[in-house]
Amino acid sequence: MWRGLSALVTRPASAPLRLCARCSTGAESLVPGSTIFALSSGQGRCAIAVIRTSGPASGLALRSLTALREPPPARSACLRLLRHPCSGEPLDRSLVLWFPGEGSDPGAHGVCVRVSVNLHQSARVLPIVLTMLFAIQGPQSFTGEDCMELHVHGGPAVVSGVLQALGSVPGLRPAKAGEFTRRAFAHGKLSLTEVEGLADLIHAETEAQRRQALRQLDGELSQLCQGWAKTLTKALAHVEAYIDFGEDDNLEEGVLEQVDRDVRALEVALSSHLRDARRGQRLRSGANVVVAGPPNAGKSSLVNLLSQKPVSIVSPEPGTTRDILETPVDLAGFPVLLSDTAGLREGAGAVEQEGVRRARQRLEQADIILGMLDASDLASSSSCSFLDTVVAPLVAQSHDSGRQRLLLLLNKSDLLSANAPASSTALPPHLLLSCHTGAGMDALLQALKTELAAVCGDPSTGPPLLTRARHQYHLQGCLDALGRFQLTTDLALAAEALRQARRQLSHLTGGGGTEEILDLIFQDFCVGK
Ligand SMILES: Nc1nc2c(ncn2[C@@H]2O[C@H](COP(=O)(O)OP(=O)(O)OP(=O)(O)O)[C@@H](O)[C@H]2O)c(=O)[nH]1
Ligand SMILES: [Mg+2]
Repeated sequence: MWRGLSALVTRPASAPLRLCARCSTGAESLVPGSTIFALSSGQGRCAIAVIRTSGPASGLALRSLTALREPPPARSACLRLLRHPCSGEPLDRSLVLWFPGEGSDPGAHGVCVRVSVNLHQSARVLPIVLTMLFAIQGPQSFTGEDCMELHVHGGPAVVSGVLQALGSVPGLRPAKAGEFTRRAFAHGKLSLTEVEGLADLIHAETEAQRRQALRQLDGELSQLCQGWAKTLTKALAHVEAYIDFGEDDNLEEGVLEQVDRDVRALEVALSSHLRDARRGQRLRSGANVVVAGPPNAGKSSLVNLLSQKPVSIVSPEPGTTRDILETPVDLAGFPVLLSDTAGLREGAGAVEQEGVRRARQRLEQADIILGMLDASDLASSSSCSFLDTVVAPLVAQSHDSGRQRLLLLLNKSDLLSANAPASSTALPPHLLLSCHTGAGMDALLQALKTELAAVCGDPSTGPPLLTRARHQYHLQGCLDALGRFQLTTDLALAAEALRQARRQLSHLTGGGGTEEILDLIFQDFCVGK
């Protein structure tokens, strides 16, 4: 092994560059002979389209299309005329970028290293030499393999011509969905939670989702889990040492007490993250916001206004909305599933009663309820009934739990006469609103933003959120195993509990069942990512 490494670092500075698939190094060992290419930017006509390759034949592809004898300097763009490798037909003027992968010839990006290491020195010197080499190579490519990017003009004929040209280069094939990221994971460039963060970033539709995904991609959750896994490994090592060497055998005093303290601290940290778990999931899949109230209060008008599209029919006839109508919206930067519901009243026909039943059921699942009344009709029986049966219990609940789930809105403020009191002190705290004039909408959006930040968590601050049910499941599994550790007095069982706890965490840091999880995540990716 040392001999092989020595040969790698002693290549003469003048040795020719190895460009073709057959003589390229390193990455073939992972996926033999496989170099992938794909359009990485979106489909359709655009100014610039990005096409990229990953794999050992990337250099050959670059040489074939650009007629460059050597790849350009690593990670800097150069302008080249692309030609079809078979017909020589010009395809486009393109920016070409070259990202050498791990194990790629350092000379390929303009740096030559000549180091002689003999077998006696090798063990001591090689780690230093390799560190130097990686420092010289700088950041690697996204996948860890040789990669090329072509920034071409985004016309459909240019894009299909370049893709076809790449397909004609030996050793290249079109990428499958998510294959670039899968390779990055396989080369250890991304952890599992970072891959999830990347998938979330691609799918992020609101500002809050983007912030959260970026933090996960930056590895915050991964680092947190790795820190916890380290604590568990240390605790396990100490318990096993105690089992092997016993009390009398020179073991530091208080080893088990320290393990106990560490495990308790870990339990506290895990419990606090689990308490927040639903918030991260809401941030990823959207908070449930339900608009409810008596018939004709203006619920559908508000849903249409907030979603800025005609989701629901609006009419002066009470009982217009009969079923739940859902629409995903971006409210103050947070993802929301907004539901319009049937007006709550007794004694209507069978169809409307079914709508009322569904509305009540939806209220149970709501993260935030926008309770709406007609400000000019507060004395009506349906308004009073809504106040008694929905608003009052929710207000009482919020006093008990300290969490506000209801925003009470008095709509149609434009119908109130100028000298009528602006609000009623007999009512719980509320906002005055007019869907017709837009008065009060800014205050409503501000209040919603505050409530949504409480319900989804603020992705700009605080610890990283658990955005998937999978995260919650394994952290709970880890916590349960730590509970078993605390309960047992048998050291062998205690060690086993720590091992189980560590196994649960390994599902988040990588390891155990990773392939199945990756399959699920990569379903979310598109080709070229
Ligand atoms: N003056 C005034 N009228 C409004 C306002 N908001 C809604 N309306 C009117 O009130 C009527 C009922 O509005 P909708 O939005 O259909 O009310 P809803 O609560 O969805 O009614 P149901 O579906 O029947 O329960 C319509 O004629 C709207 O134009 C407002 O702010 N001011
Ligand atoms: Mg309606």
